[in-house]
Amino acid sequence: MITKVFAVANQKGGVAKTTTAINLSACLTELGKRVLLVDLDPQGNATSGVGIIKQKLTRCIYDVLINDIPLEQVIMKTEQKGLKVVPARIELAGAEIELVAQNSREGKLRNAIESVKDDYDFIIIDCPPSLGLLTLNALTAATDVIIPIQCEYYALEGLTLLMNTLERVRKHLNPNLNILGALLTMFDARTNLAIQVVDEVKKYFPRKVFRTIVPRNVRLSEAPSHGKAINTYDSRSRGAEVYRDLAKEVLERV
Ligand SMILES: Nc1ncnc2c1ncn2[C@@H]1O[C@H](COP(=O)(O)OP(=O)(O)OP(=O)(O)O)[C@@H](O)[C@H]1O
Repeated sequence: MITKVFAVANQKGGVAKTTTAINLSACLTELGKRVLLVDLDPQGNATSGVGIIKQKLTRCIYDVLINDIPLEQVIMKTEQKGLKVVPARIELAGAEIELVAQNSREGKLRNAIESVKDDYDFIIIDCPPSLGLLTLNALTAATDVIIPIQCEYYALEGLTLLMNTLERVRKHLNPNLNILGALLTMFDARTNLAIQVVDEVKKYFPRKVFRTIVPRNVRLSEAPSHGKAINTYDSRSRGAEVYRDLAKEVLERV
């Protein structure tokens, strides 16, 4: 199988990029896949969310992008069998500016990934909530994009900007970049609004919306503070079931 590299991207904040990156990664490992989760968000929530203590880190993805440290030297094991992680810490915020002065600044992550790619079936990149150079690095390295969309007011806001960015990336940096799908998140079946948003998003992305819709589930919001993905934190929760469904749907699509 050729390694698939997914960028989980949406410049809108709090739409469940990190929740999706962690739990999709973990559920793919349950299906026997080898997964590398790359935290590209300076908040480092994907890092702490899989149980890595950020204060103890000596290196992170920042050193790969800025100091040319080989990626394999930054990869860490997690408690989840089959899941490894490239951690991020707050200093990564500086990379957004420091990268500006570098040669082939959008291709840094792609080049870094090249040497480890064959060790994994999936590399899943958690993007920050912006369309700056970090996200451009993820989109340049990716084979596919997954776009989480929160079932809330203004769900579609900013999507045109995101689509324009994807178009520019295809034109100049990564011609084969594919949209794997849009993922509806934090769905609350009791509200008409959520139902309306689902319809609108389906119109906006014909045939691209994942069948799996992630409901609001309190276990999903608790899991990161325990440093665990949902399938280890509460394997029988609705959240675990849904991200397992998503993992299967992703396998159908690739
Ligand atoms: N299905 C869900 N049910 C309940 N809470 C959720 C769900 N998905 C995500 N959350 C919570 O919503 C918040 C935002 O989620 P998350 O951090 O995954 O979004 P994000 O897009 O990565 O955010 P940012 O833009 O800041 O990087 C978190 O507190 C998370 O625990």
